[in-house]
Amino acid sequence: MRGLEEPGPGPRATPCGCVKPALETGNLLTEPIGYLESCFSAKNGTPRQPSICSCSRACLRIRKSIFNNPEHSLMGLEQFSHVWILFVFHKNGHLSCKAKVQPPRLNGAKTGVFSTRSPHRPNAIGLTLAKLEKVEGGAIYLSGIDMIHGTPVLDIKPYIAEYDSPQNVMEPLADFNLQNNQHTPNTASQSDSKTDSCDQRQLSVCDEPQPHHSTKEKPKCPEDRTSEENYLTHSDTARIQQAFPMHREIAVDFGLESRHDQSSSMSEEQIGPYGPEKSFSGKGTDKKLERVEGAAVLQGSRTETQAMTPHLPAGRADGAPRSVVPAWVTEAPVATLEVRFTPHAEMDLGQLSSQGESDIGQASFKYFQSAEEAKHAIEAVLSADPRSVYRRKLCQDRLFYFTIDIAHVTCWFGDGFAEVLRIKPASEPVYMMDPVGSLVSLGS
Ligand SMILES: C[S@@+](CC[C@H](N)C(=O)[O-])C[C@H]1O[C@@H](n2cnc3c(N)ncnc32)[C@H](O)[C@@H]1O
Repeated sequence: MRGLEEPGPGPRATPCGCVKPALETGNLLTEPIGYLESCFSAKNGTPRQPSICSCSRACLRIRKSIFNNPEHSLMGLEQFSHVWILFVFHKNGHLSCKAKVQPPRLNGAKTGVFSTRSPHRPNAIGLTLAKLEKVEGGAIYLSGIDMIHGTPVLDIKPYIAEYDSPQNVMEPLADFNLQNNQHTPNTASQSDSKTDSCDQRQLSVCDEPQPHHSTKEKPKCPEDRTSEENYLTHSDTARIQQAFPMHREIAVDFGLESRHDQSSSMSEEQIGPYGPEKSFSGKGTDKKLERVEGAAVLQGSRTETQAMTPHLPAGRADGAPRSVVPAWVTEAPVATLEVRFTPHAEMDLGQLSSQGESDIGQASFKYFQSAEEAKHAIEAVLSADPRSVYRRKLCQDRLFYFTIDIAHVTCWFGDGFAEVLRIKPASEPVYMMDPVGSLVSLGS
């Protein structure tokens, strides 16, 4: 009999002659399902998380080499509002072997790679939650993305809040004590409410729906609702039983989530040291993130992250969090910036969009619907301070360039602000083109 430590069936040769390791070894030979066409042409200026720039856009066409009829693979997907995109950080240059990284958002502080969303990780796999704008034939159109043009995409999965967000699981059922029909309050202290145990428990509730329990005494739902609304009744539990195949319905029934309210759970899920400027306290991306005294310990390149009081989500009567994000993420020392445009840059932007309208050979925006939208995207990118730590600390006076759609943006950073100086047509606009044509240069 084969021992567990043996790697299983040996490598097999594919028809093309290359060696294909068996799945059992975990050495998966990936084949991109498509290559992303994105409004961001290079890493510079690409948002560090999808929620930073909600109007950033991309298109993904499923390759015919994956499925003869790519549109078949997308059947049903149009019914979802958001999708997970798994992709390769193909422009990393090499695989990273650093156990600790210095995310820009921590301004030089180090932390373990697996506690971050750093692109520099052992397997160079990225995970982005994007808004699904539309499905058209064998292509999907996305917004709210943080991936560059040409990114090899490995997989698409629907975002299902009831599976994917601890904020949306039916915790009241799990907390209900079978023996005496008493609701057991979640008395988790901060130390025993670590993400693992907390989230694991909650997710298993969702994955494996539990039989409902009769409720002589009405348990309280730990949501931010009136006490009356929080009660589970017999009819509620009956509804839950019926609704379990459709977890969304459960959440909606209990006011946990609605289709148009996914941004909040999304942002909390996506937060990492590279994450958005949102926190459980409700600070949005557009608002200034205040510098927090406690986070100052993170300043300095030698510094490492320290255990700080986790930022607990508000809205639960018993104060117990459904997911925990450390304060060094939510209260990172890098502030959001005010974004200004010089009159010259405003004029450039106007010209860039009007050139397209008058059709004098200059391409107009490919991804943005208007100059206003392009401006909004530029503002979103810059307000999150896209500079590297090195540039932020040592090259403060240097100009910063990035390309978004057909706009090549030049700006500089001052104390607490970014100023756009010039917007010119990009020399190589990011076209949304046939993927076969666009792939040649990617070396696929
Ligand atoms: C911090 S990562 C986060 C990506 C994803 N949301 C995640 O959590 O895995 C986003 C950054 O990766 C970089 N990036 C995006 N696409 C890339 C690619 N194809 N290759 C290398 N780096 C990429 C950009 O600089 C972008 O700001």
